[in-house]
Amino acid sequence: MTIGDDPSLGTIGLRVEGLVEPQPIKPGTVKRIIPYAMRYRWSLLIVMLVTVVDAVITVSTPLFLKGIIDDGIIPGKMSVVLTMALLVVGLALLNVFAIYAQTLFSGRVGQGLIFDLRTKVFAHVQRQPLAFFTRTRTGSLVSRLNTDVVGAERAVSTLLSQALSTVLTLVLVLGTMFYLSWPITLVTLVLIPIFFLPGKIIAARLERLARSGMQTDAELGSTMNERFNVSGAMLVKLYGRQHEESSDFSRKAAKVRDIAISMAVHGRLLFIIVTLLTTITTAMIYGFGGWFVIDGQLQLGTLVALVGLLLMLYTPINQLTNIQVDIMTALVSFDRVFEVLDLEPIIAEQPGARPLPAPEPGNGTAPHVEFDQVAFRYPAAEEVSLASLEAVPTRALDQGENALVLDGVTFHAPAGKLTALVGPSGAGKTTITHLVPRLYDTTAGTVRIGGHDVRDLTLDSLKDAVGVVTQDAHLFHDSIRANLLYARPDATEPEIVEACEAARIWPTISQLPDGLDTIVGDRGYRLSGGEKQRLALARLLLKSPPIVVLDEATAHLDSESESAIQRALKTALAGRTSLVIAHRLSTIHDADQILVIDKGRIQERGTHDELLAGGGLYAELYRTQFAQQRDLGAEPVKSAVAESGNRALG
Ligand SMILES: Nc1ncnc2c1ncn2[C@@H]1O[C@H](COP(=O)(O)OP(=O)(O)OP(=O)(O)O)[C@@H](O)[C@H]1O
Repeated sequence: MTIGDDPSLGTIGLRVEGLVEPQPIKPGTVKRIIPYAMRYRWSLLIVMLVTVVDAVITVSTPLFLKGIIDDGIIPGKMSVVLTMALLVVGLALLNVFAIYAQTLFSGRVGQGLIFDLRTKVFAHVQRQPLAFFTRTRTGSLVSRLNTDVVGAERAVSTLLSQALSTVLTLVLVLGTMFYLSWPITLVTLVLIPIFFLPGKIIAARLERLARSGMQTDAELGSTMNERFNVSGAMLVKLYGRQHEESSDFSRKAAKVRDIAISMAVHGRLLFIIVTLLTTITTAMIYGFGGWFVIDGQLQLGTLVALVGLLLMLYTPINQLTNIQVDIMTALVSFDRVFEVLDLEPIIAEQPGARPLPAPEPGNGTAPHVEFDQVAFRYPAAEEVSLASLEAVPTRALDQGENALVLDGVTFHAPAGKLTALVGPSGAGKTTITHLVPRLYDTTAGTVRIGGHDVRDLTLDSLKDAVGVVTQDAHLFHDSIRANLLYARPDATEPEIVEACEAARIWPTISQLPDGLDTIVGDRGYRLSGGEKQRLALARLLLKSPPIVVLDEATAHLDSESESAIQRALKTALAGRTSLVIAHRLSTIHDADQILVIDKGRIQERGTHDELLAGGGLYAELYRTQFAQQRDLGAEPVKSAVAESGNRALG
């Protein structure tokens, strides 16, 4: 992992020499930034203008003080003193407006840019195929939308005005000082390194501490994240590791505490040293300049102005040393954002794609699904992902990637009928179902819906036509209602209730104190496995797709859930072309066609009775896998089996 990949560390790693490799900026990055910045050209122009105004006002104030002393106080001219004092106040007020405008407009540019980049990256990432998400580490992706987008914004807004103000202030201050007294200015120039050298040393140490602090903070954060989500918490409990977890946490927390103390001390030290040095240099200038004043070579007001100007040198000098690193860091952030935007999704709508036509009258409402000599291998990393977004290069998995996961798969899933997929683990059943809604594209061969190659259909019509319920049906941490409406935002209350009734989940929901407004909890953990699947079925029924792809839950269910799910399934699948990865006896009995998959190929096909009579792989699987359900869960499956007719079991 590179430090820049960590969400909480961002690109700070760049500043720490020796720890993180400097990342080269791609040629053309600056050119690509221009169109983004140009959208805010007027705001940027105002920011630059007020930056100039601010710098000029800041530098001119000591000159007015000089005027007050030399032309007012010393010659005893009250009017000059008053006029100049009022002018200083006026300029200070003007400066308030300048700073206000600068903050407002640079905020608009900065936040506007963050908005533009963030929404663009989010939309782009959503277009990526499933393969992208199976490879990408979520934290790295989130970091692109958070840290890098914010870092990139700095290149345009803050740094632009900061660079301008730093250079301008330095030129103006040094120019004015030379104009007022070149010998004292020369002495000042000699003193400048004293100003920033100790600061640099402590700042470097502070930066190292900050980096290590962020890393420890990130570790602490991810520990909390992992332990506080339901699966993590369950693992801790089941293995009785609370004590070890707590001591590990307190060890990390202690490190965070020690670093924070050290940082506070160093920060204060820096402040003390700078104040001390400023006082010493000021005293030296006063001593040196005082001698000039007594000698009559310098006016008193000029000396006061020189000291005032000298104090203005510290900040820009300090900024100047950091500005190059800051700009490079910001450019790298832009690069990392562009890197994501440049990744073209491999599954996209073809030019000229057509919506799936409505089925011919008399042909039922559901189209048939066909696989024609389909071969498939999972895409390699470089086709779908960015190395920088993956956790560690997954070579081990990649080795097998060139191997075909499916080969020569040809079948016809008749319209409105149930096709069951059975086979050993890793046979390729899930992969087959993924090809129907185009979560992946075939490597060779064609998948057709209603006779149309899925690649020629619009993605929207394909998503409307195919409904998928996965084994671990995902629910968002929101209300049951919101999760259901995800399928069809305009569904009415009676429609929601109807779908829930059909999915046999309504009795459960109606008994909850908050009913449909019950929050399902993180990933739906507050619901049982069976309830979650039935809720997912209700969501599917609301969408009402003509084709259903279903991966049955394998979890052992009690008799009530089992029969509820069976009845729900019957409703969900009625009249629909269904492709079901069957883990239940009742489903395989009901299937109009069973495909037995092994090693990426269809080994056998037929009805339950035909396959059982054939005495092949299915008969073997049935004896070991499905018949086990009958023996182990005689009670649980009894009702469902009875419903589907106990023909083959008898
Ligand atoms: N995203 C992926 N990238 C690379 N290989 C994968 C990916 N998903 C699955 N595979 C591989 O493809 C093969 C088929 O997997 P698939 O999930 O289709 O099997 P399955 O028959 O559904 O198994 P199970 O019944 O255990 O769910 C397996 O060897 C698996 O390791």
